[in-house]
Amino acid sequence: MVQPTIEETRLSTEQAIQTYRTDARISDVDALVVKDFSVHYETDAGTVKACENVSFTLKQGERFALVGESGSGKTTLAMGLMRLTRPPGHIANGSVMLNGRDVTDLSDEEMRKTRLSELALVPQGAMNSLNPVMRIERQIIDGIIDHLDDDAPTPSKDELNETVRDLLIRVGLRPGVARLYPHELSGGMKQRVAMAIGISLRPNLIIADEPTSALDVVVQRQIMQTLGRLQEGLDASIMLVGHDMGLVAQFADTIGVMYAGKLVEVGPVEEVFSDPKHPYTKLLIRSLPSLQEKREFLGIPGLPPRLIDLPNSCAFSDRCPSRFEKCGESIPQTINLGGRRETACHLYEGEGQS
Ligand SMILES: Nc1ncnc2c1ncn2[C@@H]1O[C@H](COP(=O)(O)OP(=O)(O)OP(=O)(O)O)[C@@H](O)[C@H]1O
Repeated sequence: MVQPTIEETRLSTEQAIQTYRTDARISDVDALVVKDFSVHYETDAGTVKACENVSFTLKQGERFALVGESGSGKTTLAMGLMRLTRPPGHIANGSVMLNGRDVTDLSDEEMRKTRLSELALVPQGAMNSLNPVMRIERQIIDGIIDHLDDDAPTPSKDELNETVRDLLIRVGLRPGVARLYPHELSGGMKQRVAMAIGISLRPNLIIADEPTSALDVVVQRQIMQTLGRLQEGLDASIMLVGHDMGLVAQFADTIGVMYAGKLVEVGPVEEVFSDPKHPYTKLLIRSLPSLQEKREFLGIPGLPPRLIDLPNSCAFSDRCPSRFEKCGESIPQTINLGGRRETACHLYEGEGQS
């Protein structure tokens, strides 16, 4: 079969906008409240402020997508929220309230239990994290047993086999996959197994970091559909890290745009796509191909700044087509534009509600 090229299957802006999720069941309950959260890397050259004073709220049942160019700090934020930052990285400040508890205050042991039971990660390249010499069923069962409460009764062999079977079906795989080794599976199947392990203890927040990278575009769509079904089945919330704006538009309810370690725009996906505020968001959306205007993929001219010694000005100002004097003079604060719309840009000062 001839595979379509990326350009043939990429969503156009019009297609992306037509396929917004309209049947979302988002509750008023806060699942995750992130406030002034910063993660820094201490290097010989200085402190890399890869995630700086990030704040956002995720409601139960909501799909939040984090987008931005490579190096903007998306993975750093995702790993920081899971408390999986490794040296030379560390959480510099902020709080992460998950189901009413601040995960930055938990002991390492409490955090280990919280992962998987309340919070699941489908990491970048998850499919490559499977153990090559272990059957799939063993890997799923080990994940479950490892995260059981100390005082919980150990499930019987039959119960565990039934759970594995159920998980495989839920991620769209045949139960027989349990007896196979990772090398017997395609990339998409391995990614599904990684998702099965991630959701095995019915978490209420799933963090998925580029869950479809390295997969062909047709499989990408299928994996995203499965992820969406899993999230709905668990009534969980999801934070998706991605950079394909078309895929994000189709999947998410809310979008957060990261630039140089900061969230520069947050809002409902339809509103952000139809009326982007931050000049960087505008350029990201323009980078989607359009059906009407057949044109080349438009990149964003210039390079993101180094995250060491960031100047006391807007980090995007050097590349910004709307730059004015103030942009070179001070760092823009986050402005609430009403509803759930926020942006950090000097252009909107005076329009803010708080
Ligand atoms: N271990 C580390 N030590 C020093 N700097 C790091 C380390 N890990 C990441 N960084 C820096 O932090 C910044 C953010 O990186 P991060 O991987 O979070 O970005 P990203 O938006 O997820 O990128 P991508 O889309 O390519 O995954 C980059 O400037 C990167 O160089």
